[in-house]
Amino acid sequence: MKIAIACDHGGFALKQPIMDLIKQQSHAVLDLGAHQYDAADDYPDFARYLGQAIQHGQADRGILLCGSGIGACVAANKLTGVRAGVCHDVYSAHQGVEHDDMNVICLGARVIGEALAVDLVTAFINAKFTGEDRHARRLEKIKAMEAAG
Ligand SMILES: O=C(CO)[C@H](O)[C@H](O)[C@H](O)COP(=O)(O)O
Repeated sequence: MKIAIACDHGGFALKQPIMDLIKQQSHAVLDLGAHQYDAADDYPDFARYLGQAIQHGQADRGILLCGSGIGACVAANKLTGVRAGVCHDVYSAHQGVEHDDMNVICLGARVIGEALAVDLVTAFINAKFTGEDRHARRLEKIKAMEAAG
């Protein structure tokens, strides 16, 4: 699987450990920055880079890191085809994929530590959308909402 990752300064501390984890699990990583800590950078920029990578097929899934996970998630969900969720518990990290076909997980590096982040990303990466009829029906309704603007 191709996995894109991006962060602002609030999420910077978690980026390298998560990239190391993804590589250990034999997935390809697309690093969309930030490439250095800069307290003046803005999470919507990184959410856009990552969302566009999903939209253009450069990545199958994405991991967004900011201070709380919230800002990056709000921004990423503005992009058609991006289904992002903040997950700070393991159940949501896999159920979000299994039921909602979540393709971007958002984590808050000011909220959780590295050990939990590793568990969350592992659950996210290994989960698969079940495709069950009721979930597919609900996703179609979301797509209709996107199309309506
Ligand atoms: O946590 C965030 C929003 O949900 C952002 O990603 C930023 O990390 C946060 O707002 C940055 O705050 P700062 O005071 O500018 O460092």
